[in-house]
Amino acid sequence: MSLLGDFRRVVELVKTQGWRYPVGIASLGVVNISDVLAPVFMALAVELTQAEFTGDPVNTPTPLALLGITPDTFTIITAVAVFLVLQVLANIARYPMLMQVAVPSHEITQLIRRRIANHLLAQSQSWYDKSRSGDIMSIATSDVQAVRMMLGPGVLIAADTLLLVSLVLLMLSILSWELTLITLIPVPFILLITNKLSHLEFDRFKDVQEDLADMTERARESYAGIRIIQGYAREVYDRRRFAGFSERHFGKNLRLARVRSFFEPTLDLMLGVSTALVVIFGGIGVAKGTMTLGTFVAFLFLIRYLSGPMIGLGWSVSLFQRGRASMHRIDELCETELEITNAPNAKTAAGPGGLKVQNLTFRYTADRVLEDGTVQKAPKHPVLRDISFEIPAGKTLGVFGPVGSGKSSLACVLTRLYDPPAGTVFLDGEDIRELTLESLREMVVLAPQETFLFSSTVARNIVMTRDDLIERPDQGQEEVVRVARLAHLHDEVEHFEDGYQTMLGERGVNLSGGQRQRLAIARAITADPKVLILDDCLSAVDTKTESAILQNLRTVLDGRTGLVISHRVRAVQDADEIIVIEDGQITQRGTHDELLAQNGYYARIAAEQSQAKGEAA
Ligand SMILES: Nc1ncnc2c1ncn2[C@@H]1O[C@H](COP(=O)(O)OP(=O)(O)OP(=O)(O)O)[C@@H](O)[C@H]1O
Repeated sequence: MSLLGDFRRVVELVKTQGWRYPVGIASLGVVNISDVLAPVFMALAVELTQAEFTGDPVNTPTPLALLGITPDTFTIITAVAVFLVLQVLANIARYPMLMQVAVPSHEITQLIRRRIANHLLAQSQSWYDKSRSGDIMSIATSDVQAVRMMLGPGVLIAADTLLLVSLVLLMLSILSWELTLITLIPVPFILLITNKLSHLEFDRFKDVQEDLADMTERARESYAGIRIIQGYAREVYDRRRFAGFSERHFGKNLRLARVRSFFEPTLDLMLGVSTALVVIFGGIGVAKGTMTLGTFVAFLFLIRYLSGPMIGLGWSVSLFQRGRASMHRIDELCETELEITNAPNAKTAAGPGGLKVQNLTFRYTADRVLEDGTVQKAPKHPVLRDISFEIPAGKTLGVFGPVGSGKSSLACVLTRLYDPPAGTVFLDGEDIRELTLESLREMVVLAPQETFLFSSTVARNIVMTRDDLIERPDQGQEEVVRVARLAHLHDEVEHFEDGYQTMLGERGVNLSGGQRQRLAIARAITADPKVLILDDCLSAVDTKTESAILQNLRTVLDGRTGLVISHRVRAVQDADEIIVIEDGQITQRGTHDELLAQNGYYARIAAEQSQAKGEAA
């Protein structure tokens, strides 16, 4: 977007805050004017007092002195009183000046954060597959902060600069408009330099932010993989690797800092040029008698007042360019198309939960960034081919097949974590793409193979899908114990020091793989869905516990539609129908007994597994 376009965006954001920014900037005006006038009245009071006692005439070039005010006690008291009023006014106005700009800048960033969060919550799985969490994290933190700096201090410094420059120029032009024009000769150069350097600042800051995102991602990777790094004694390699990234980031920051350090001295140099021009032309004026010495000195004195705004100009341009660069990065994130959304006039799923899949062929379109940061290419061929089956409401389908055959992909497609092609998946006769995502995902719940534990208690992690239970902890506790028993997790949780109040996640207890899987089952049961998909979520559980859970799951699945995915025969053998998926295609279907009677993959694996069980016994 162009500079003008970005400026409009900033104005739009500022407008969302109503009168607050104008009030803040007006207060800034009061502060500035009071600050400039207060010393004038102070000087006047001193001179009036001196004149009153010595009888000398007033010779201060102040507006009131110029008005020919005669020194007497009343005027002295008035001058002192005005000085005091201005001081009080300046200090009172400082509060709205800061509050009416700082608070809205925080509120706008809160809006931006919400926009980012809403967008991220609505993004599809395939977008997450190709995105790096370091990028997202640095946009949500560092870039949002840069926008806040633009809308808070940036706006205040820019307004301050503008006001001070206008005030000084006004006073200069009162003294001599000809000399004021001469003072302004370097302005085109200032604009040129500002333009050039501000573009550099924009580009280099964007580069720094992109690099910061990269470094955040690398740091995240290292910490996520710390067990592997320590387990393989790769600390020295990782330290060197990270030092490399850090050095690169330092270099980029240095390049950015150079712009600023070049900016301010250059602007100050331009001010020096203005001063030199005033000395030359003003000096000539004094020599020729067209300008009084007093005016000349006052002029030089006022010009030095511009050095503050020059620094302010450099600073605000820098804050604006950084804010702009960050705004672009935020927009880039939030304007990525949402791949999976509600169709126009989407219906609410409300049937008994009959599922039908018809000639489903599905392929991944995006490469996937794995946990360790490596990129896995999307398979060239579809991972599911021409899949058809039907599960009447209340019945259970077993999905059986080797590792990598496409079973989890099927589970994801049924909940629209990835979108199936239109006309291939139906819930109670409705294409799932025509149902609202909320109602579909309330009705069809997936307990995944690998689950995520939030940094919260065991109880909260289990009831996370049920607002009613979160709000009523007493009822919630009963339900938590009930489902934990069904998932065979209760006895172990009871042995935790804080029971169901034990903290999990990053700063809490790390559950074993089997415990996590059972928590995932408990979480899914609590959601009380009509269709429950269990994606191989007993793979890390020992066979004795598996039998006990499978027994309980019969009760859980009673009256629900079930889809039990596994590569263990025991987990699927009780299903009303079993399909065998190999290399993305259904190769066998039937009941357990029918499949055992066929001489196929199912019977072979069943024999292997029962032999392994016999050996183990
Ligand atoms: N998000 C993804 N992006 C790209 N490819 C993927 C993605 N998820 C899975 N795949 C690939 O799709 C194929 C099928 O994987 P899927 O996880 O569906 O198999 P699975 O039968 O569930 O295996 P497992 O029992 O190991 O979970 C694999 O080749 C896998 O690498």
